[in-house]
Amino acid sequence: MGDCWDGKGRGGKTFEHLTTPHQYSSLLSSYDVWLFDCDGVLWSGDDLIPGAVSVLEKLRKWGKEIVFVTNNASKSRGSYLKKFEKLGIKAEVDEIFSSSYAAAAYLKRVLNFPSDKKVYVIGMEGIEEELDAEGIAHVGGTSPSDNVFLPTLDFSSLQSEEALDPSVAAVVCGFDMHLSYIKLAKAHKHLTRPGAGDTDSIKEGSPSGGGCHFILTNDDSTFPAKGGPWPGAGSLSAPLLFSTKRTPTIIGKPHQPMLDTILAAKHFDRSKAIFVGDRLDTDIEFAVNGGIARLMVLTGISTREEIEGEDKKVVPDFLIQSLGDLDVVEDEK
Ligand SMILES: O=C(O)[C@H](O)[C@H](O)COP(=O)(O)O
Ligand SMILES: [Mg+2]
Repeated sequence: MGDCWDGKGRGGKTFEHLTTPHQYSSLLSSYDVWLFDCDGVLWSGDDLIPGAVSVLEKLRKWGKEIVFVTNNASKSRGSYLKKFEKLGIKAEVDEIFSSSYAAAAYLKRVLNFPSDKKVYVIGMEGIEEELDAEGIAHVGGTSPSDNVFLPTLDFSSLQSEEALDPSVAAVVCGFDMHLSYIKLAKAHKHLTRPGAGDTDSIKEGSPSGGGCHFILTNDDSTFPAKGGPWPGAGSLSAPLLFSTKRTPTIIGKPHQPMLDTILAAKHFDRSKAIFVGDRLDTDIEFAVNGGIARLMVLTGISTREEIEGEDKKVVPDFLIQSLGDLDVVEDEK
Protein backbone atom coordinates (compact mmCIF):
# COMPACT_ATOMS: atom_id res chain seq x y z
CA MET A 1 0.00 0.00 0.00
CA GLY A 2 2.63 2.55 -1.14
CA ASP A 3 4.70 4.58 1.28
CA CYS A 4 4.09 2.62 4.47
CA TRP A 5 6.53 1.76 7.19
CA ASP A 6 6.48 -2.02 7.41
CA GLY A 7 6.51 -3.10 11.01
CA LYS A 8 8.95 -5.98 11.28
CA GLY A 9 7.88 -7.92 14.32
CA ARG A 10 10.74 -10.16 15.42
CA GLY A 11 8.36 -13.07 14.85
CA GLY A 12 8.80 -12.47 11.15
CA LYS A 13 5.13 -11.36 10.84
CA THR A 14 4.74 -7.93 9.32
CA PHE A 15 2.15 -5.20 9.54
CA GLU A 16 1.76 -1.77 7.96
CA HIS A 17 1.77 1.25 10.26
CA LEU A 18 -0.44 3.76 8.47
CA THR A 19 0.28 7.44 9.15
CA THR A 20 -0.79 9.55 6.16
CA PRO A 21 -4.17 10.69 4.80
CA HIS A 22 -3.40 8.92 1.53
CA GLN A 23 -2.89 5.64 3.37
CA TYR A 24 -6.06 6.17 5.41
CA SER A 25 -8.06 6.94 2.28
CA SER A 26 -6.74 3.84 0.54
CA LEU A 27 -7.65 1.70 3.55
CA LEU A 28 -11.16 3.13 3.80
CA SER A 29 -11.88 2.45 0.13
CA SER A 30 -10.49 -1.09 0.29
CA TYR A 31 -13.15 -2.64 2.53
CA ASP A 32 -16.96 -2.70 2.36
CA VAL A 33 -17.70 -4.30 5.74
CA TRP A 34 -16.28 -2.73 8.92
CA LEU A 35 -16.51 -4.72 12.14
CA PHE A 36 -15.70 -2.74 15.27
CA ASP A 37 -14.68 -3.85 18.71
CA CYS A 38 -16.10 -1.42 21.27
CA ASP A 39 -14.13 -1.08 24.51
CA GLY A 40 -10.78 0.48 23.64
CA VAL A 41 -11.72 1.30 20.04
CA LEU A 42 -14.94 3.37 20.10
CA TRP A 43 -14.75 4.34 23.75
CA SER A 44 -12.96 3.83 27.03
CA GLY A 45 -15.70 3.24 29.61
CA ASP A 46 -18.15 6.03 28.78
CA ASP A 47 -15.53 8.32 27.21
CA LEU A 48 -15.70 8.37 23.41
CA ILE A 49 -12.45 8.03 21.47
CA PRO A 50 -12.07 11.45 19.73
CA GLY A 51 -13.15 11.32 16.10
CA ALA A 52 -14.72 7.87 16.33
CA VAL A 53 -18.31 9.07 15.81
CA SER A 54 -17.33 11.09 12.74
CA VAL A 55 -15.49 8.16 11.17
CA LEU A 56 -18.51 5.89 11.70
CA GLU A 57 -20.78 8.51 10.14
CA LYS A 58 -18.51 8.77 7.08
CA LEU A 59 -18.41 4.99 6.67
CA ARG A 60 -22.21 4.86 6.70
CA LYS A 61 -22.40 7.77 4.24
CA TRP A 62 -20.08 5.83 1.93
CA GLY A 63 -22.41 2.83 2.06
CA LYS A 64 -20.20 0.60 4.21
CA GLU A 65 -21.77 -2.18 6.32
CA ILE A 66 -21.10 -1.68 10.05
CA VAL A 67 -21.02 -4.41 12.73
CA PHE A 68 -20.20 -3.99 16.42
CA VAL A 69 -18.58 -6.96 18.21
CA THR A 70 -17.90 -6.67 21.93
CA ASN A 71 -16.72 -9.21 24.49
CA ASN A 72 -18.32 -7.06 27.14
CA ALA A 73 -21.17 -9.11 28.66
CA SER A 74 -22.25 -6.48 31.19
CA LYS A 75 -24.94 -5.19 28.84
CA SER A 76 -27.54 -6.78 26.59
CA ARG A 77 -27.77 -5.67 22.96
CA GLY A 78 -30.75 -3.49 23.92
CA SER A 79 -28.73 -1.77 26.64
CA TYR A 80 -25.82 -1.35 24.28
CA LEU A 81 -28.15 0.34 21.82
CA LYS A 82 -29.00 2.87 24.54
CA LYS A 83 -25.28 3.44 25.16
CA PHE A 84 -24.69 4.00 21.45
CA GLU A 85 -27.58 6.47 21.34
CA LYS A 86 -26.34 8.27 24.46
CA LEU A 87 -22.89 8.62 22.89
CA GLY A 88 -24.33 9.82 19.57
CA ILE A 89 -23.40 6.70 17.59
CA LYS A 90 -25.98 5.54 15.04
CA ALA A 91 -26.60 1.82 15.46
CA GLU A 92 -29.26 -0.84 14.99
CA VAL A 93 -29.72 -3.68 17.46
CA ASP A 94 -29.01 -6.30 14.77
CA GLU A 95 -25.61 -4.70 14.16
CA ILE A 96 -24.57 -5.37 17.77
CA PHE A 97 -23.01 -8.68 18.84
CA SER A 98 -22.13 -8.78 22.54
CA SER A 99 -20.74 -11.84 24.29
CA SER A 100 -23.86 -11.84 26.49
CA TYR A 101 -26.03 -12.19 23.36
CA ALA A 102 -23.73 -14.78 21.79
CA ALA A 103 -23.67 -16.85 25.00
CA ALA A 104 -27.48 -16.94 25.21
CA ALA A 105 -27.71 -17.76 21.50
CA TYR A 106 -25.19 -20.57 21.94
CA LEU A 107 -27.18 -22.10 24.82
CA LYS A 108 -30.42 -21.88 22.85
CA ARG A 109 -29.38 -22.79 19.33
CA VAL A 110 -26.28 -24.89 19.70
CA LEU A 111 -26.88 -26.66 23.02
CA ASN A 112 -30.69 -26.74 22.67
CA PHE A 113 -30.82 -25.86 26.36
CA PRO A 114 -33.90 -27.55 27.87
CA SER A 115 -36.82 -25.36 28.93
CA ASP A 116 -37.05 -27.20 32.28
CA LYS A 117 -33.48 -26.35 33.25
CA LYS A 118 -31.85 -23.16 34.57
CA VAL A 119 -28.58 -21.29 34.21
CA TYR A 120 -26.55 -20.20 37.21
CA VAL A 121 -25.16 -16.75 36.30
CA ILE A 122 -21.98 -15.11 37.48
CA GLY A 123 -22.44 -11.77 35.76
CA MET A 124 -24.70 -8.78 35.52
CA GLU A 125 -27.88 -7.59 33.81
CA GLY A 126 -26.51 -8.11 30.32
CA ILE A 127 -26.38 -11.88 30.60
CA GLU A 128 -29.72 -12.06 32.43
CA GLU A 129 -31.52 -9.93 29.84
CA GLU A 130 -30.17 -11.98 26.94
CA LEU A 131 -31.15 -15.24 28.67
CA ASP A 132 -34.63 -13.76 29.22
CA ALA A 133 -34.79 -12.90 25.51
CA GLU A 134 -34.09 -16.56 24.69
CA GLY A 135 -36.64 -17.76 27.28
CA ILE A 136 -33.94 -19.40 29.40
CA ALA A 137 -34.52 -19.39 33.18
CA HIS A 138 -31.64 -18.27 35.38
CA VAL A 139 -30.61 -17.85 39.03
CA GLY A 140 -27.67 -16.10 40.68
CA GLY A 141 -26.45 -13.01 38.81
CA THR A 142 -28.03 -9.88 40.27
CA SER A 143 -30.48 -11.75 42.54
CA PRO A 144 -30.32 -10.24 46.06
CA SER A 145 -29.78 -13.62 47.75
CA ASP A 146 -26.55 -14.11 45.80
CA ASN A 147 -25.25 -10.60 46.32
CA VAL A 148 -24.51 -10.86 50.01
CA PHE A 149 -21.41 -11.72 51.99
CA LEU A 150 -21.40 -15.02 53.88
CA PRO A 151 -20.47 -14.95 57.57
CA THR A 152 -16.85 -16.08 57.91
CA LEU A 153 -16.49 -19.86 57.47
CA ASP A 154 -20.27 -20.26 57.72
CA PHE A 155 -21.37 -22.52 54.86
CA SER A 156 -24.75 -23.34 56.39
CA SER A 157 -26.71 -21.26 53.87
CA LEU A 158 -25.19 -23.31 51.04
CA GLN A 159 -26.47 -26.67 52.21
CA SER A 160 -30.14 -26.47 51.20
CA GLU A 161 -31.54 -27.79 47.91
CA GLU A 162 -33.00 -24.29 47.38
CA ALA A 163 -29.51 -22.79 47.66
CA LEU A 164 -28.05 -25.27 45.18
CA ASP A 165 -31.00 -25.50 42.80
CA PRO A 166 -30.62 -28.94 41.17
CA SER A 167 -32.46 -27.75 38.03
CA VAL A 168 -29.33 -25.71 37.17
CA ALA A 169 -27.75 -27.34 34.09
CA ALA A 170 -25.32 -24.62 33.06
CA VAL A 171 -23.04 -22.07 34.70
CA VAL A 172 -22.42 -18.94 32.61
CA CYS A 173 -19.62 -16.72 33.87
CA GLY A 174 -19.01 -13.18 32.58
CA PHE A 175 -17.82 -9.77 33.71
CA ASP A 176 -19.23 -9.23 37.22
CA MET A 177 -18.32 -6.22 39.35
CA HIS A 178 -20.21 -7.85 42.22
CA LEU A 179 -18.29 -11.11 42.21
CA SER A 180 -18.52 -12.80 45.61
CA TYR A 181 -17.59 -16.00 47.43
CA ILE A 182 -21.21 -17.13 47.51
CA LYS A 183 -21.39 -16.96 43.70
CA LEU A 184 -18.11 -18.83 43.25
CA ALA A 185 -19.20 -21.43 45.86
CA LYS A 186 -22.56 -22.10 44.20
CA ALA A 187 -21.06 -22.23 40.71
CA HIS A 188 -18.33 -24.56 41.97
CA LYS A 189 -20.91 -26.92 43.47
CA HIS A 190 -23.01 -27.03 40.27
CA LEU A 191 -19.91 -27.72 38.19
CA THR A 192 -18.46 -30.45 40.42
CA ARG A 193 -21.53 -32.40 41.56
CA PRO A 194 -21.60 -36.11 40.58
CA GLY A 195 -22.19 -36.40 36.81
CA ALA A 196 -21.70 -32.66 36.18
CA GLY A 197 -19.26 -33.38 33.36
CA ASP A 198 -21.79 -35.57 31.51
CA THR A 199 -23.28 -32.68 29.54
CA ASP A 200 -24.64 -35.01 26.83
CA SER A 201 -27.19 -36.13 29.44
CA ILE A 202 -28.73 -32.66 29.61
CA LYS A 203 -32.05 -33.04 27.82
CA GLU A 204 -35.69 -31.97 28.26
CA GLY A 205 -37.06 -34.00 31.19
CA SER A 206 -33.67 -35.45 32.17
CA PRO A 207 -33.16 -35.76 35.93
CA SER A 208 -32.00 -32.64 37.78
CA GLY A 209 -28.66 -32.55 39.51
CA GLY A 210 -26.75 -34.26 36.66
CA GLY A 211 -24.76 -32.72 33.82
CA CYS A 212 -23.89 -29.01 33.96
CA HIS A 213 -22.41 -26.97 31.10
CA PHE A 214 -19.57 -24.59 31.90
CA ILE A 215 -19.57 -21.47 29.71
CA LEU A 216 -17.54 -18.24 29.80
CA THR A 217 -18.86 -15.25 27.90
CA ASN A 218 -15.22 -14.29 27.26
CA ASP A 219 -11.76 -14.66 28.78
CA ASP A 220 -10.23 -11.21 28.44
CA SER A 221 -7.60 -10.91 31.17
CA THR A 222 -8.07 -7.15 31.54
CA PHE A 223 -10.73 -4.53 30.94
CA PRO A 224 -9.93 -1.20 29.24
CA ALA A 225 -11.66 1.58 31.13
CA LYS A 226 -10.63 4.92 32.66
CA GLY A 227 -7.66 4.48 34.95
CA GLY A 228 -7.26 0.89 33.78
CA PRO A 229 -6.49 -1.69 32.65
CA TRP A 230 -8.67 -3.39 35.29
CA PRO A 231 -9.24 -7.10 35.91
CA GLY A 232 -11.34 -8.48 33.07
CA ALA A 233 -13.88 -11.27 32.72
CA GLY A 234 -11.18 -13.88 32.18
CA SER A 235 -9.56 -12.96 35.47
CA LEU A 236 -12.89 -13.13 37.26
CA SER A 237 -13.65 -16.64 36.00
CA ALA A 238 -10.12 -17.95 36.67
CA PRO A 239 -10.94 -19.04 40.27
CA LEU A 240 -13.62 -21.40 38.94
CA LEU A 241 -11.31 -22.98 36.40
CA PHE A 242 -8.81 -23.48 39.23
CA SER A 243 -11.27 -24.89 41.78
CA THR A 244 -13.30 -27.10 39.41
CA LYS A 245 -10.48 -28.25 37.12
CA ARG A 246 -13.06 -28.07 34.31
CA THR A 247 -12.42 -26.60 30.86
CA PRO A 248 -15.15 -24.15 29.87
CA THR A 249 -16.58 -23.37 26.46
CA ILE A 250 -15.60 -19.78 25.74
CA ILE A 251 -17.94 -17.73 23.56
CA GLY A 252 -16.29 -14.36 22.91
CA LYS A 253 -13.41 -13.25 20.68
CA PRO A 254 -11.14 -14.94 19.58
CA HIS A 255 -13.29 -18.05 19.96
CA GLN A 256 -15.45 -19.66 17.27
CA PRO A 257 -18.94 -19.32 18.87
CA MET A 258 -18.84 -15.51 18.51
CA LEU A 259 -17.85 -15.80 14.84
CA ASP A 260 -20.55 -18.43 14.23
CA THR A 261 -23.16 -16.14 15.82
CA ILE A 262 -22.18 -13.24 13.55
CA LEU A 263 -21.95 -15.34 10.38
CA ALA A 264 -25.34 -16.91 11.11
CA ALA A 265 -26.86 -13.42 11.02
CA LYS A 266 -24.60 -11.48 8.63
CA HIS A 267 -23.79 -12.96 5.24
CA PHE A 268 -20.95 -10.78 4.04
CA ASP A 269 -17.93 -11.37 1.81
CA ARG A 270 -15.13 -11.85 4.28
CA SER A 271 -12.56 -10.83 1.66
CA LYS A 272 -14.08 -7.34 1.74
CA ALA A 273 -14.33 -7.15 5.53
CA ILE A 274 -11.96 -5.65 8.11
CA PHE A 275 -12.02 -5.94 11.90
CA VAL A 276 -10.92 -2.94 14.00
CA GLY A 277 -9.68 -3.93 17.44
CA ASP A 278 -7.48 -2.88 20.36
CA ARG A 279 -6.42 -6.28 21.56
CA LEU A 280 -4.09 -8.76 19.89
CA ASP A 281 -5.22 -11.88 21.77
CA THR A 282 -8.94 -11.29 21.25
CA ASP A 283 -9.78 -8.94 18.38
CA ILE A 284 -6.86 -9.53 16.04
CA GLU A 285 -6.75 -13.28 16.69
CA PHE A 286 -10.53 -13.38 16.11
CA ALA A 287 -10.11 -11.71 12.73
CA VAL A 288 -7.27 -14.07 11.79
CA ASN A 289 -9.41 -17.07 12.77
CA GLY A 290 -12.29 -15.67 10.71
CA GLY A 291 -10.22 -14.95 7.61
CA ILE A 292 -10.92 -11.22 7.97
CA ALA A 293 -8.43 -8.34 7.53
CA ARG A 294 -7.44 -6.62 10.78
CA LEU A 295 -6.67 -3.08 11.80
CA MET A 296 -5.31 -2.46 15.28
CA VAL A 297 -5.57 0.78 17.23
CA LEU A 298 -3.48 1.77 20.24
CA THR A 299 -6.27 3.35 22.32
CA GLY A 300 -7.09 0.19 24.30
CA ILE A 301 -5.17 -2.73 25.76
CA SER A 302 -2.44 -3.89 23.35
CA THR A 303 0.71 -1.83 22.83
CA ARG A 304 3.19 -1.36 20.01
CA GLU A 305 5.74 -3.33 22.04
CA GLU A 306 3.31 -6.24 22.28
CA ILE A 307 2.96 -6.41 18.50
CA GLU A 308 6.73 -6.46 18.14
CA GLY A 309 7.21 -8.86 21.04
CA GLU A 310 8.65 -12.36 20.68
CA ASP A 311 5.64 -14.27 21.95
CA LYS A 312 2.80 -12.74 19.97
CA LYS A 313 0.64 -15.27 18.13
CA VAL A 314 -0.73 -12.86 15.52
CA VAL A 315 -0.16 -9.34 14.23
CA PRO A 316 -2.64 -7.01 12.51
CA ASP A 317 -2.44 -6.18 8.84
CA PHE A 318 -2.55 -2.49 9.65
CA LEU A 319 -1.80 -0.33 12.67
CA ILE A 320 -3.01 3.18 13.44
CA GLN A 321 -2.81 5.19 16.65
CA SER A 322 -6.55 5.78 16.96
CA LEU A 323 -9.74 5.23 14.97
CA GLY A 324 -10.12 9.01 14.99
CA ASP A 325 -7.00 9.33 12.80
CA LEU A 326 -9.13 8.20 9.84
CA ASP A 327 -11.34 11.27 10.28
CA VAL A 328 -8.94 13.39 8.20
CA VAL A 329 -10.21 11.63 5.07
CA GLU A 330 -12.85 13.77 3.37
CA ASP A 331 -15.90 12.47 1.58
CA GLU A 332 -15.01 10.12 -1.24
CA LYS A 333 -15.16 12.00 -4.53
O1 LIG B 1 -13.17 -8.04 30.63
C1 LIG B 1 -13.95 -7.92 29.70
O2 LIG B 1 -15.11 -8.38 29.69
C2 LIG B 1 -13.41 -7.27 28.46
O3 LIG B 1 -12.23 -6.55 28.73
C3 LIG B 1 -14.32 -6.29 27.79
O4 LIG B 1 -15.55 -6.82 27.76
C4 LIG B 1 -13.77 -5.99 26.41
O5 LIG B 1 -14.79 -5.57 25.59
P1 LIG B 1 -14.46 -5.33 24.01
O6 LIG B 1 -13.09 -4.68 23.97
O7 LIG B 1 -14.48 -6.67 23.36
O8 LIG B 1 -15.56 -4.39 23.57
MG1 LIG C 1 -11.59 -3.87 23.08
